[in-house]
Amino acid sequence: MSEERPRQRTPWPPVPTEPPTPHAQAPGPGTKLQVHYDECFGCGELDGGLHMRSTVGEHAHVHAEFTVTEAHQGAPGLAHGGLLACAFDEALGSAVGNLLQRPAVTGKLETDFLRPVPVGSTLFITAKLDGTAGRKIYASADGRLDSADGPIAVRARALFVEVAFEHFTSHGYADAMERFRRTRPQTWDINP
Ligand SMILES: CCCCCCCC(=O)SCCNC(=O)CCNC(=O)[C@H](O)C(C)(C)COP(=O)(O)OP(=O)(O)OC[C@H]1O[C@@H](n2cnc3c(N)ncnc32)[C@H](O)[C@@H]1OP(=O)(O)O
Repeated sequence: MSEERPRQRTPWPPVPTEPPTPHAQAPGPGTKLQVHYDECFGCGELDGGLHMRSTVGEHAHVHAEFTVTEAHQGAPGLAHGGLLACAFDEALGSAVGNLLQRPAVTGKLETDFLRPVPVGSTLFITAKLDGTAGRKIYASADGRLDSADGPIAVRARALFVEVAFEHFTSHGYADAMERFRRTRPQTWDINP
């Protein structure tokens, strides 16, 4: 179960990219990030949700924690892999949305599960932005077991695609999105 095992062999990002420059109004290091939507399975307060909390770190990293409960099992006593992927989607999306202040959705998410993650353990996830190419935003994350310097249990990398506000209002709850937009006006000034 070595974290040195080279599971991710393909180049990353897979295309030439620009450095990801944080938005001028991006929250700075030490900022505890707010729940972006109360009903979000990742960061909201839903029963059985992941209840994740994130903080901006140095060097445009976002640190998030996910504590695995009985509600998150796949095998007895072990976290479900799909929910671990969800935790990474949340942490990576939080990095993209908060640091770049660009509205984007997950287009692709890949995960490497390196160690079992037992019920009762906490994954310390560090997400970072790797590059942008037009509307495409590449990000990756490591999840360490039970402490910020614990062994890496899960790795993930993802492509987010910038979308227009209408993506959310056409396909989701338009009224809830209007309320969300008012909390982040700088995010919606940028049109893809
Ligand atoms: C309240 C606000 C909260 C916001 C955070 C929400 C986070 C989430 O939970 S997102 C939920 C899960 N994700 C989704 O539902 C997204 C569903 N998918 C879609 O809507 C579309 O497929 C979408 C928007 C990703 C891309 O569609 P579209 O806008 O037509 O762009 P499209 O031209 O297909 O793709 C754009 C670029 O990304 C690339 N791309 C898109 N998907 C992929 C993929 N899976 N793999 C590789 N490349 C991809 C395309 O090849 C294209 O590249 P290029 O510009 O070089 O040609």
